[in-house]
Amino acid sequence: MAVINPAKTEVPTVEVTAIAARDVARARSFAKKHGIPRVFDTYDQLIHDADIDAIYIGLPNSHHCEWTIKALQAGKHVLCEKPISNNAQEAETMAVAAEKSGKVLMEAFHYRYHPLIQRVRELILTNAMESPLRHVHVKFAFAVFSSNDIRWQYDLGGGSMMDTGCYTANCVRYLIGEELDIVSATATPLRKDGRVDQSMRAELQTTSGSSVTALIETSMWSLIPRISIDIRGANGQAQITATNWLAPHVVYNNVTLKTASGKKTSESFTKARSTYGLMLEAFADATLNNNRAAILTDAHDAVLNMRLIDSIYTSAGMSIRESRAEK
Ligand SMILES: NC(=O)C1=CN([C@@H]2O[C@H](COP(=O)(O)OP(=O)(O)OC[C@H]3O[C@@H](n4cnc5c(N)ncnc54)[C@H](OP(=O)(O)O)[C@@H]3O)[C@@H](O)[C@H]2O)C=CC1
Ligand SMILES: O=C1OC[C@@H](O)[C@H](O)[C@H]1O
Repeated sequence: MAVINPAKTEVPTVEVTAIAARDVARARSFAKKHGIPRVFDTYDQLIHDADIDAIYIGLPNSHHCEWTIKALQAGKHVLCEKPISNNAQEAETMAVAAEKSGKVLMEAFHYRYHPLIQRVRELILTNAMESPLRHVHVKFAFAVFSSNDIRWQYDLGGGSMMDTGCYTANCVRYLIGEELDIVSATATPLRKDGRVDQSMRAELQTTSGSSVTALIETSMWSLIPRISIDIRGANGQAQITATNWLAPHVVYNNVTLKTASGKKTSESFTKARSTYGLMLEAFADATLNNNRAAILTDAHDAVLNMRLIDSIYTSAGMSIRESRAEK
């Protein structure tokens, strides 16, 4: 739905013309419900169809690498769901495939395309706190109740650092504008499968050794949803906060600023469009008009994000998600 809804209502240059699923009957009924004209029996048929320009990969994380590469090799642009792959090595292979194909590969970190996060970044870059940036704390926690959900399956690339945590990693990297090293990482593994993290907490520092630090907290077993950004300046009272940076078009979209001199302001983003519509518009601009600058979440950024995720798992004493070919 990350593509179907905005294509219908917000991005007229994009048309969802076909889908494929392992169970073709289910695909037919889905297509009927959403007004999608064509249904293919296999993913392979879909990516080789001559009338299709771009493929959206909404498969489990473990399948992103294989199908992204196949789609790129079939000459299609790809919008791939987050996290882009099971691990950094896969992401690197995907980035090389994108480069070779000359096609667009974009990771679906929709939040980055919204004016709320752009504003938070602008406040940092323009020193709106009137105090140097010192610490960025990003949270994304909610609850996944079904034990059958792909998010709980190691073999499908599950785990909280993968699902919700990939956003927090992406967000701190974006806001700080530098790559990060791990200071410490602590996971709560599932009792049923110790390879899968129910939650993760990671303290980070910049690779450049600057005085900026970060904390990310993520969970798939938090009965109270938490989505927040809390940024501190070197001066004790300098602060920027944002609630619901992930999907500000849905609910709660305030950004508050407290300067070092104590001045408080607040902005809300109630009139802004959906993160998904804005992301799809950028994808369309990059593919149809060859405006590659529209892409804020390219394959290179995806590799860096997966490297951070892998390092967090390793530092927490957990194994990284294996590539499917290794299984
Ligand atoms: N941007 C966003 O807001 C969101 C992004 N996501 C991302 O999208 C991806 C899919 O998540 P989600 O839609 O929740 O997952 P679902 O389990 O709902 O759907 C995954 C689909 O993948 C297909 N599939 C292929 N092989 C397998 C397999 N071995 N096991 C299970 N499913 C398989 C199935 O389609 P079929 O059987 O029809 O072929 C299934 O419908 C993930 O990467 C996730 O992180 C998820 C939700 C929101
Ligand atoms: O936006 C999201 O919120 C909930 C997650 O489980 C999902 O995968 C993600 O993309």
